[in-house]
Amino acid sequence: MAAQIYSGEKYASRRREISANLAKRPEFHDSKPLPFMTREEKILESSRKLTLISKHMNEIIDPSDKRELYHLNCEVLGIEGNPMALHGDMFIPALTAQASDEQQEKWLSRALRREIIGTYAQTELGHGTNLRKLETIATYDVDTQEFVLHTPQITALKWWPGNLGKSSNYAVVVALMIIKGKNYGPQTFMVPLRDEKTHQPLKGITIGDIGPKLAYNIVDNGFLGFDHYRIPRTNLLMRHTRVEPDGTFVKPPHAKINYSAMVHVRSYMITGQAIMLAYALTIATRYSSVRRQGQIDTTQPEVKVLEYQTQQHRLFPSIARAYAFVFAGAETVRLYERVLQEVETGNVSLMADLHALTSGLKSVVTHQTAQGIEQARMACGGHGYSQASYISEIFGVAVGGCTYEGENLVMLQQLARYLVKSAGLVQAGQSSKLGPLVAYLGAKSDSTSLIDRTPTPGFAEYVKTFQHIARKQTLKAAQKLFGFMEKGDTREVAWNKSTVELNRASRLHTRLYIVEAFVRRVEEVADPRLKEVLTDLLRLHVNYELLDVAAYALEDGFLSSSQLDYIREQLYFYLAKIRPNAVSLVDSWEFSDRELRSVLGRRDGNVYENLFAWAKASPLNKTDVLPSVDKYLKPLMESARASKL
Ligand SMILES: CCCCCCCC/C=C\CCCCCCCCCC(=O)SCCNC(=O)CCNC(=O)[C@H](O)C(C)(C)COP(=O)(O)OP(=O)(O)OC[C@H]1O[C@@H](n2cnc3c(N)ncnc32)[C@H](O)[C@@H]1OP(=O)(O)O
Ligand SMILES: Cc1cc2nc3c(=O)[nH]c(=O)nc-3n(C[C@H](O)[C@H](O)[C@H](O)COP(=O)(O)OP(=O)(O)OC[C@H]3O[C@@H](n4cnc5c(N)ncnc54)[C@H](O)[C@@H]3O)c2cc1C
Repeated sequence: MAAQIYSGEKYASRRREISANLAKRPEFHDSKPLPFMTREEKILESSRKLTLISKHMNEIIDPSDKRELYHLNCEVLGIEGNPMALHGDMFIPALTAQASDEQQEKWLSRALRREIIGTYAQTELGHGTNLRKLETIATYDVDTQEFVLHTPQITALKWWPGNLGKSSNYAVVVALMIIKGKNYGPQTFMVPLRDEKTHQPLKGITIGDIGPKLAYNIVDNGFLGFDHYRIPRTNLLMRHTRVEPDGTFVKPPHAKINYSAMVHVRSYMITGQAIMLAYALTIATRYSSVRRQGQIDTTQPEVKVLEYQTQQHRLFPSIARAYAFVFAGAETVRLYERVLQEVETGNVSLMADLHALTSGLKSVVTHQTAQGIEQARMACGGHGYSQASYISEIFGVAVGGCTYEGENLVMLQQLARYLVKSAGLVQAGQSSKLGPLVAYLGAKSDSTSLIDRTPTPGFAEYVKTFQHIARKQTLKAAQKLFGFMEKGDTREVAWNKSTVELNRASRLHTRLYIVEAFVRRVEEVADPRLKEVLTDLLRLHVNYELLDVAAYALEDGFLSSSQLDYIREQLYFYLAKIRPNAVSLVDSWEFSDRELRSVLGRRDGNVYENLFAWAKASPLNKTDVLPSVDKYLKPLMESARASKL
């Protein structure tokens, strides 16, 4: 099963080898539990381990393999980030996609050797979403052939870039490019920030950390201001866009090619989110198979809480989602790599499809992941609330994905633009022009679903029902938009009056895509034992998801209320059928205890002994009497006693 999850036996077994190798190297392990450390201690500890990784990486992984590096980082550094997180997640991808060969020779090679540390500085105090209104300006000075970077007011300060605050000495900075008074929109520049020897900020740079956050606190998200700071013309990233010495601007082959680092993260983060969801579910499912509370048969001992249908309903549909997401994530990464290669040859035809797909997936997957993690926490009762479970940290890190790389409700609108265009083609009788991801919009719906009438409910009927729902909502939302426009609203006003419905269409389209990706993967499985278990999980998934969106199919009679009952019964059937495999389904992700960092979710299942040992190790228990008691509580009680006398 691990080979299914990790798209092949090769990587699944490499993960095992890497974990086994690390198990023998205590210097790579957390020196104490992360929840017992201050932010400064965590950053120090993470930097220590990062240095070890850089020194010994070649002995443990093939450094050119992204997935091996990712696993090494998960084991050693963990999810709370590290001082070079953005270096790998965005700085290197931005240089790879946007720097010219000559620039790559100069900077990318140094970045890969870790001679310099970089980040991606785009968001500002006043603007994150609306890139066209960024306020940092890069004005071209023809005389000196330099760009002058400047922060004209406080809202123009860069704000949020990860590892900008304290760690990075370079950044890919996004600024509005002005040449001879003309605004050429957001462009990307390679900018030195700190002296390479002293790490002191360079003259003209104001820089620092933005303070603690909900989670992800090992990362020093930062602020950055420029005071008429000069960089050479050749620091504009020039793989696709160019500015000649005389200020002539050479247009890129696609207007949004500069957004590639964002599309890179959106493509990869689907897998990252699936893994975080699987972390939380591993912890909650293992714990639920140890925790006994209450009885189902009063003549029998207390049961494991995992026997309760409510607990199964709380956890198993999310287990199915974690599988669905990791399968969809693998497809997305393949598409991204393909588009990256095609862009190299000047073919930008798939950029819009990739952008639409990743915008929708990013939004739906992060939202459902956060929901699933929070349910996993609650499924652990009181112990879920303790940082010993580590689920609160997993939640805090994962939920950031709802905001970063484009706020979810905004990104759903990007997909909606694509859907509306497609709906326009359907309306104009040009369905043959629809791309493969939206071809179903042009198909004709059956009048009712046959979900309960096929002898062995296959997935085709479910897919047809999801298609019906997504098609109906897309056409309806587009109609609403066109209707407002026909009545005289501008497109922007009409859009704003239709966005709740448009975003619903985007979610339904994306959920259909996820179901289809799951079906595609299960169809490929050759081993009959695996196929059976994955088919059960997929059946659970389609019934759960369909129930969640059934209102759309009930309102036009596509589904009847008796079919709804059928779907519910199927759901309950598969909850019970999956129960014996539940622990194996989470164990199949093969997370080591070191990677999970959860006292509650350890493989040995010795929950109570482990919790007691953890609590005793808490910094507060180092002494029996805290200074706060000596200083305040004892005098308080003493004075209360004295006043009574
Ligand atoms: C297999 C390996 C396993 C390893 C697994 C690895 C797992 C690793 C996991 C995770 C790592 C994650 C760690 C992340 C750490 C945190 C990082 C956080 C970093 C950041 O947040 S950086 C800042 C991100 N900021 C944003 O995302 C801003 C959001 N805003 C925008 O993107 C844009 O402004 C906008 C898209 C919303 C709008 O742009 P605008 O220029 O105004 O364009 P529009 O007018 O709306 O659209 C015009 C037209 O362009 C099309 N378009 C827009 N963007 C793109 C694009 N990128 N590509 C193609 N086309 C695009 C748009 O659709 C319109 O088209 P149309 O006119 O409709 O045809
Ligand atoms: C953990 C984390 C790490 C980050 N790392 C980086 C980084 O490394 N580099 C970097 O540059 N940035 C980074 N960011 C910033 C991040 O990319 C932005 O916060 C994000 O893009 C959202 O933008 P915003 O903060 O401006 O939100 P806003 O756009 O102000 O959103 C506020 C609200 O307004 C709504 N809204 C905004 N515009 C519209 C619209 N057009 N239609 C409808 N509703 C709208 C949103 O839906 C939301 O409800 C990070 C953020 C976080 C949380």
